[in-house]
Amino acid sequence: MKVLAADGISPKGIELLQKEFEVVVKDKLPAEELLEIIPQFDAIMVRSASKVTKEVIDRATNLKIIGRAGVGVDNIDIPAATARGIIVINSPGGNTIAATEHTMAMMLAMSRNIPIANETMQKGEWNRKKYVGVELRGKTLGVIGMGRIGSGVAKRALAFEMNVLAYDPYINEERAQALGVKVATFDEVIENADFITVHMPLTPDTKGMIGMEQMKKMKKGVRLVNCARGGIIVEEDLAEAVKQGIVAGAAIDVYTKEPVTKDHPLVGVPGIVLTPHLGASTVEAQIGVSVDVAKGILAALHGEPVATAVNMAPVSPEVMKVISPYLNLAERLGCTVTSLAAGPVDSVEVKYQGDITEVNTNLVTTAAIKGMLNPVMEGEVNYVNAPSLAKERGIKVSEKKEKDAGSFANLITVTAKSGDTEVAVAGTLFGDEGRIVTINDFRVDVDPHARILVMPHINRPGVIGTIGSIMGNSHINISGMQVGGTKDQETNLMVLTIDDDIPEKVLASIKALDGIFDAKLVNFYAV
Ligand SMILES: NC(=O)c1ccc[n+]([C@@H]2O[C@H](COP(=O)([O-])OP(=O)(O)OC[C@H]3O[C@@H](n4cnc5c(N)ncnc54)[C@H](O)[C@@H]3O)[C@@H](O)[C@H]2O)c1
Ligand SMILES: O=C(O)[C@H](O)COP(=O)(O)O
Repeated sequence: MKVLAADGISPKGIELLQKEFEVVVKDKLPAEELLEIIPQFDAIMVRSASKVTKEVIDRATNLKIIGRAGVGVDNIDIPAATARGIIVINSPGGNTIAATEHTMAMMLAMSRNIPIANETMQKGEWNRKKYVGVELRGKTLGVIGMGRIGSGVAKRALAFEMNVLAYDPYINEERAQALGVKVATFDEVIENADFITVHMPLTPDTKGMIGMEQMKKMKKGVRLVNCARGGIIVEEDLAEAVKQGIVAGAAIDVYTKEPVTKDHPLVGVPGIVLTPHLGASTVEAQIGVSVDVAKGILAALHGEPVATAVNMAPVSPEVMKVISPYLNLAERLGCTVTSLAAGPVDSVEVKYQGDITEVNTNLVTTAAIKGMLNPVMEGEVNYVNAPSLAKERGIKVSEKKEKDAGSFANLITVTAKSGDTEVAVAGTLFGDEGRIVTINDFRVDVDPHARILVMPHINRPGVIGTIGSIMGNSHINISGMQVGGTKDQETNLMVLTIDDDIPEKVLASIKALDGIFDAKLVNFYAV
């Protein structure tokens, strides 16, 4: 498999990927070149410079995962990726400290005129009077967007003895209290703060949230910081407000169009400090995001879920720890029901019993669906597209939970309905090892690997021997065997583990045997 690492990604993550894959590294990647080369790649890693547009995604016939070595995914067309089943991952926390510290640096640089003082001194000037600044202590900082970076900035501002007013429609009072900030409305923040810093993504709601109208409502001498996304503060309005003295100063790291050229409205305005999108540019952050995303790409290319996928329901690290051993088992249960079903599946129920019922099991259910669909679908089914593919095929998916797991510590039962027939396969974890423990009413103990041949048969002497002879004569090695019974003892279920495929002819001859009710092959190599 081949990975494209664009935009000057730190070598640390690239080294991890190179252990398994061919990695093509491009520090600068013009849009036309990206379009031309993208069909070769299974994965791409980008920062904010490369735009992974719908056009790029449409041409990316082999692409399975897009890794954003950073937070903002606004340079990636996520709906287009999702529609193609391409996983999009980011590194939500890898550059938080870098962006938080950059925001503090920008606030201090702006309030103490450091950039201009340095610039003039480098020219041999000594201007102590001209560059008198203002202090942070005792001032009110308005933080709009109290996520990872906003909270980090608030925490540091409190250490500078500032008062913090926070606006975030999704923050609750409890969290605000724990952080030591005062929750306020948007209007309260803009009307009362001496400094305002924004830390939210650029969305239709946040685009242009601060324009001339809002700046006119602010305190005289207010100073603004934007280290989040260009466009949250209207650039032309900000330039004008600073020129007119409505706003005393601004510190900006991000722009509506990057890279910025000399004719940008914010360039050359006295009182405005600019940096070229440096928020995440520390050695530590770049190693962090590169390694995070490389690990995610490795997992995704091995068919495993990635907790930081942005086009899948998020899973917390705590929940991931509990559910990850079940994912593989659930996939194999899904694969088994699909293979044993009498026809196309109309609905599937995933029932959880025991300890696992205490956490969110959505991803485990998705794993079961992935396992069900992969053996029967042409393209790759993964954690992103499995739920929508099931929906497209009209398969109703439901979950059920029961605390009691009988004699097991935990149990997952996947039941598939096909017309008026039903197949139910249950599995459990013994330590980290998955086992199939029932197939319909038959009690078995099957390690779900390689291929299994599942045969309900009459409970009488000779049947097992006959099957053994047919397999032997066909040079098919049996590496495991289980016979499960039911209470009525009239029918048994034979499960043979085999490494090789079974020719159709051999399968047909087994099915035709007297006393064999059915013979179905489950191929776990398909999951
Ligand atoms: N300058 C840089 O190099 C740099 C580096 C890292 C992150 N960023 C950007 O900083 C921003 C914040 O990153 P983060 O990691 O803190 O994200 P986050 O997801 O942890 O936090 C975003 C917060 O914004 C809030 N929010 C959403 N809509 C809002 C609205 N309309 N009004 C107020 N709050 C709203 C959310 O509730 C959330 O708490 C992102 O845009 C990210 O891309 C920039
Ligand atoms: O969203 C982010 O993570 C930042 O804007 C950093 O972008 P960068 O990776 O291009 O520095």
